[in-house]
Amino acid sequence: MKEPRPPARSPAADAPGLAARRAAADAVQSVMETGHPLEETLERLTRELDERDRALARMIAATTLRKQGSLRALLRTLMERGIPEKARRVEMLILVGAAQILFMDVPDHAAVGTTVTLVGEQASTAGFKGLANAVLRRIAREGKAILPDVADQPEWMVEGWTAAYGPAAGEAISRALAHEAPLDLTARENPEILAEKLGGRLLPTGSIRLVEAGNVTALAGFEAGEWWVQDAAAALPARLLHPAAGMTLADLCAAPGGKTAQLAAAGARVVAVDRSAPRLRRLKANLARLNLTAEVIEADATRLKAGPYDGVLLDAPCSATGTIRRHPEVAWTKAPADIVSLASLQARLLANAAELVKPGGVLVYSTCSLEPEEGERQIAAFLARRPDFSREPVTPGECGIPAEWINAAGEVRTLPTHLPDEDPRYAGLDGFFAARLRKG
Ligand SMILES: C[S@@+](CC[C@H](N)C(=O)[O-])C[C@H]1O[C@@H](n2cnc3c(N)ncnc32)[C@H](O)[C@@H]1O
Repeated sequence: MKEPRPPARSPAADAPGLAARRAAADAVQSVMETGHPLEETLERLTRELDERDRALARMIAATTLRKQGSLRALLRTLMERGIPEKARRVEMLILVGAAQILFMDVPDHAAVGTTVTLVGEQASTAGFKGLANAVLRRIAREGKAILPDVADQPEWMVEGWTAAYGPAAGEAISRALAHEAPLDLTARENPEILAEKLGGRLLPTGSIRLVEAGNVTALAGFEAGEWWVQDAAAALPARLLHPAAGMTLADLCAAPGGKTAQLAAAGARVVAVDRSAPRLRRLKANLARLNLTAEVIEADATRLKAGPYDGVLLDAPCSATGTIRRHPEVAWTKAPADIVSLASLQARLLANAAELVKPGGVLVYSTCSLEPEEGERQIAAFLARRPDFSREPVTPGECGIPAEWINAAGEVRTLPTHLPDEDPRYAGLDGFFAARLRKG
């Protein structure tokens, strides 16, 4: 067998697209091992790549993670004997190659060729070049017909959605989460005009939806701070406060500031709180671009003494399972124990948030989670402890919210299956929960 060549680490010395594929495989492997967010990981691993390769690496890594459930099931059927533990890297490279063949607009020969080259780069994996070649050629030949029809998220997660929303909805949610999300924007003002200017679709709730938008910083109005990126569902909690000039509002888990910006753009005086200094730096940079202001406080919101405020928004840290379309790694980096510990943190945050609301004021609690423990059950338990609060139900049509996004208790519960569309690129919504509570 030919001696493996030493690993090529200078992107300039690589064949076209090779460095992007290497970075994608490294990123997926690192995310799976460390549980760190994909964006952060890619930023670190693609620093030396040009913009095109960075975009390619991002697309390949996200697609591999998004389709990981069915891709792994496929590999299990094609490689019955599996791969030795010490060559896990080979499996990762084959997954990344298969994702390109089955789900991306990449010529099969490029996906196969680059994968085999990457397998050959390291002495520990070079012996598997033939296997990688054979497996990927078969996938290219037989295509999606051999892809097992299984969920792309872990079993425990899909079972949880089935228990919460019923078997048909659980399966539909799982399928919807395996699709890439469109790009939703919130306008600082005049969404109708901005939608027209950007060629976007104005949604009933006032968000603007674009598909295949490319680099967001290159879109009209970015530099001028006319809009910010925010899923249509993520824009709802702040709207439920009906922010306006003359109100003082606290945003307790504020960074990176999408909801703070909404409150400030409506003319309210806003106090933005977060315990993470780096994330608050991003919030400040975002507000500066948008030419909006807020009082920024770095503090632990479970203990903060401040206010009282006319309204408090608690967009609590959560498992983020509602955002798997945008952050496909969440399906693989969260475990059932995380839901338990996050629910306990949310309860402590809610307890303190309640103290910061004026008598007669409003508390909006939200999470971008599909798990009832972080939404419906959290609020039911809070109301049982705090009889001085009661739900102020959201009504159909309020803030453009359709009746099917509101549950029987008058809480907002959006699902990735909402906002269906003939054109799947325009369909869907992040899974979000939001409850509005009145004090006294
Ligand atoms: C879901 S994110 C908030 C997103 C933000 N509301 C937005 O719309 O851009 C949750 C935030 O909670 C912050 N956080 C977590 N625990 C906290 C605590 N005990 N006190 C204050 N902030 C906390 C995290 O740093 C993170 O920025």
